[in-house]
Amino acid sequence: MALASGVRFAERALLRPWALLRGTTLGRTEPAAGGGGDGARRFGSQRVLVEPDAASGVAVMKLRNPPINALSLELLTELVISLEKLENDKTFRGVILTSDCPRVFCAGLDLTEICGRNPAHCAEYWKAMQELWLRTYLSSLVLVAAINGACPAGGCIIALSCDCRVLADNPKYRIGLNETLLGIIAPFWLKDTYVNTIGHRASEQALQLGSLFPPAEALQVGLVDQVVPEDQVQSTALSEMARWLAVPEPGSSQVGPIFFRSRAPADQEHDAKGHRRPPAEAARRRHPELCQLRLQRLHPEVAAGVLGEAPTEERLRAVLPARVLAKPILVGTVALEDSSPVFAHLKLLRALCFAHLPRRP
Ligand SMILES: CCCCCCCCCCC/C=C/C(=O)SCCNC(=O)CCNC(=O)[C@H](O)C(C)(C)COP(=O)(O)OP(=O)(O)OC[C@H]1O[C@@H](n2cnc3c(N)ncnc32)[C@H](O)[C@@H]1OP(=O)(O)O
Repeated sequence: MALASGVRFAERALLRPWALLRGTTLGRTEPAAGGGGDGARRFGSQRVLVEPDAASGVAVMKLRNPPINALSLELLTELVISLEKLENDKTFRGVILTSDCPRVFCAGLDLTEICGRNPAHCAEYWKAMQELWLRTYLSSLVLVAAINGACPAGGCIIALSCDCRVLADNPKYRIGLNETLLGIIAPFWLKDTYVNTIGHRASEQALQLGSLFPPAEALQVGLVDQVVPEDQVQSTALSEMARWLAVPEPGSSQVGPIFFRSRAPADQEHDAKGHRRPPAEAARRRHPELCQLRLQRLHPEVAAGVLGEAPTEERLRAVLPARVLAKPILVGTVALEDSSPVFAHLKLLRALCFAHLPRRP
């Protein structure tokens, strides 16, 4: 019964993705504070405020999901929509990501979206998280993170997917991937991003220990590019942005994310007939490893929370054929490959099963 209702939820969500945006108003436009000139109109949604400046081609995007900007399904979805909107508008070349909530840039995954929720909801949530990752990490826009508050776990993931990070000099504003301490194992693409940013040994230590770095240490290890007084974060981010945007074409577009962050040739943007591929498909081709996100282990309590009760081997074997259990699970495929909520559901279940069953030879 729980399975059936989970599937129905996902089915509804797939048919009407906007139904996920409970209480959200998208595309609202209003004059920017203190602005009014050309392009000085802000738009956005309930949880993402966008202040565009057409003259400079830069938009400031503020997360506002008080009190701590936890990445709820709604916030993730609204972020993806806002970024997509700016990417499709050729006026804009850069986005500054920052927080509208005092003292917190982003608290990471909204844990209430994972624990105690049904598998269909978790699959939908994870899909939204990956969409945000793809949208930011492979964006054609220059992204600068103006980190004006605490930045743990998922917050750090957002910051890592930007081209440049400016952190406010406040010892309470720590940044890092601390999810190991919660029993969540970072997928390998996230580990790789950490390695790309702070190097192998530092990542190994920081990931295993779940380290959160105060500003001076974050700067020293290379996790952020600048540490500045709190009231200078925004202006420094704008100066950094100007530096990045000053690089002339074609260099700026060629030596960008596609060059550094993808393994497949950039021409996979177009199909054999020269038609532009939908962004998600192009990203999958450029970055196939994202489709193979593998949840090797999941903390028993997280899994139990997701399933609603401890998934005993007996119970799992009753639900799933043995050959399914023998294989590693590709949770990422849930999000990116399948449109069928039934498959999504089963694959997520398999992922959780795999976490609890001994490996077969
Ligand atoms: C489908 C299966 C998915 C499996 C996923 C596997 C994928 C692995 C890769 C994913 C990697 C990312 C992982 C994460 O992001 S996990 C989240 C980690 N986040 C944290 O550890 C941050 C925890 N929070 C804090 O440190 C502080 O709250 C913070 C510094 C952010 C703010 O401190 P402050 O003192 O200002 O505020 P409070 O601590 O009092 O918090 C206010 C209320 O907010 C609640 N809270 C805090 N964090 C979260 C959160 N992440 N999700 C939900 N709710 C959160 C906190 O409990 C307070 O609530 P109450 O007011 O009700 O008490």
